[in-house]
Amino acid sequence: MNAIETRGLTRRFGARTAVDHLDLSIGKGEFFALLGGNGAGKSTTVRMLCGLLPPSEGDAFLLGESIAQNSGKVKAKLNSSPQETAVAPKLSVRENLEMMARIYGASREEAKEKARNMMADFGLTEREKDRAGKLSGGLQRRLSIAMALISKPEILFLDEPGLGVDVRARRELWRILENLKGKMAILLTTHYMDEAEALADRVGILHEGRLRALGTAEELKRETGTATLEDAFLALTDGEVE
Ligand SMILES: Nc1ncnc2c1ncn2[C@@H]1O[C@H](COP(=O)(O)OP(=O)(O)OP(=O)(O)O)[C@@H](O)[C@H]1O
Repeated sequence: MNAIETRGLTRRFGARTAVDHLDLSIGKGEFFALLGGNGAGKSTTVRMLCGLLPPSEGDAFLLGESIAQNSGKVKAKLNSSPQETAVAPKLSVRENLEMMARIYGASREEAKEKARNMMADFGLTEREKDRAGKLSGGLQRRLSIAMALISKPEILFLDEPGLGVDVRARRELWRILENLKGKMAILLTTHYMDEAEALADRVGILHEGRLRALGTAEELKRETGTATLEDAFLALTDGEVE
């Protein structure tokens, strides 16, 4: 069984089709990057998969469960680090993590333990008492990912993790994400080609709501006769490279 399987997944907003009959399979333990320019339909896809937005047509199966039929059943098995910051700014780093653990059913003691472990894994221990809102963008993102992982999801959605994060913090984030490889299915959306190339097992290129290409970064470069994923992306979404 795949972790994620979409079948003709479609979402319209009035006359605009944001996601257009998307067919995609993502394996358990696969790190998949969905690439696309502004308005390509990446966030709409993730929002449907997370159960935040109903599809207009088609369906998707998460660990075999249909999102159209019953998005509730599988929700405990997925988590996300969304584009908009997901941390509670006035709570401390530790409180944010404990809160998330409690939401997912941990006892007070278990929540403390889980928060402690996460802070150690994510290099946040020194900042445990700081309000989350005071952290740098990179550290807030790291906290948001730690919060998503505290429920031990089988599917993790990462919407633009590199956005607004400086180069050094982004590399640090990559190191953390690399450590997650193989442990769960990860669907990453990004504008950054280097991020996709460094982390993803496979890449899907979305353009105007449609899947234009699918494969490893190497395959896409070979297919387009280009040297970089960025050039491959331009060729696949524009037709031509300058
Ligand atoms: N709630 C909404 N109401 C109307 N149109 C929407 C809504 N959400 C998204 N859209 C439209 O759907 C299309 C796809 O948007 P989406 O946010 O999924 O793209 P994206 O690939 O995530 O873009 P970005 O990289 O800029 O975040 C866009 O044309 C957008 O304007």
